[in-house]
Amino acid sequence: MLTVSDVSIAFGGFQALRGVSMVARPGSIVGLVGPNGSGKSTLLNIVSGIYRPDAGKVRLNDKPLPLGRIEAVAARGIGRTFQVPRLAQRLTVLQNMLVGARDQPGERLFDLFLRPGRVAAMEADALARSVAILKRLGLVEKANDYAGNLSGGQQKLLTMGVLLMSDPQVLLLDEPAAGVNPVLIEQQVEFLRSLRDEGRAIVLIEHNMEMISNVCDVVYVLDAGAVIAEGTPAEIRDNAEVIQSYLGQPA
Ligand SMILES: Nc1ncnc2c1ncn2[C@@H]1O[C@H](COP(=O)(O)OP(=O)(O)OP(=O)(O)O)[C@@H](O)[C@H]1O
Repeated sequence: MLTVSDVSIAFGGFQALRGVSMVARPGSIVGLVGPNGSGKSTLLNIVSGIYRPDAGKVRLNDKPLPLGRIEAVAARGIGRTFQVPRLAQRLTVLQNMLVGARDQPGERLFDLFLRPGRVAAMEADALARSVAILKRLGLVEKANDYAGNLSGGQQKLLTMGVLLMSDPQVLLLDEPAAGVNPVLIEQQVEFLRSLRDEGRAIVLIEHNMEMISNVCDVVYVLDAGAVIAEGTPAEIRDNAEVIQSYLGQPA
């Protein structure tokens, strides 16, 4: 279980997060919504190890995460995507997937020279896992296309696939549906549900409220760096404070 406790961070004099707490259980999808600038991406930046908070803790299965150390946090099983897909545009879809495989023994000289059989077996395993994930994403026919030639929506699907190659317990997804056509959003939704059914925890930033309502078990609403509401999508929809602050309408 991912547990964020009382996290605060300021940039210069600007308080971006103030005492934010959040829980993401295995086998659940947690939505993170709120107006632009409310601190959603900053929270993911902290959980994924990019920033060290000024105060507060983040734990995975009761063990504190080494915040501020991206590689160390990733190695604990936390993976993240960004609003703009970060793919190697001039590598193929399959090559991008293989780059995503964590801890490849072929990267270590010792293994390469002294345990070539093990390296070959691990590479065959990474290849098989890549193909299996690409099938789940409906991208297997594109395996040999350059990532840069995929549509924006397909690139977002591929970033999720690359992330899954490192087998994360927690996936942090920053606006996966933005700019994506409805057919591919439906495909994302199916994929997210399958990840949840595997027991992974997903934290999803999204402005698409239909998607949030469709897939989330619980939703947190941030406003000006603080959590102003938490509950099921239906509870959030009916929350007067949320309606006022997030949708800018009188309750
Ligand atoms: N590295 C930084 N330096 C200075 N200010 C920052 C930094 N990162 C975030 N901020 C500020 O913190 C606030 C929260 O930003 P953040 O990107 O977390 O918001 P958001 O809720 O994700 O917004 P959006 O929906 O537009 O992506 C913003 O005012 C932003 O300018």
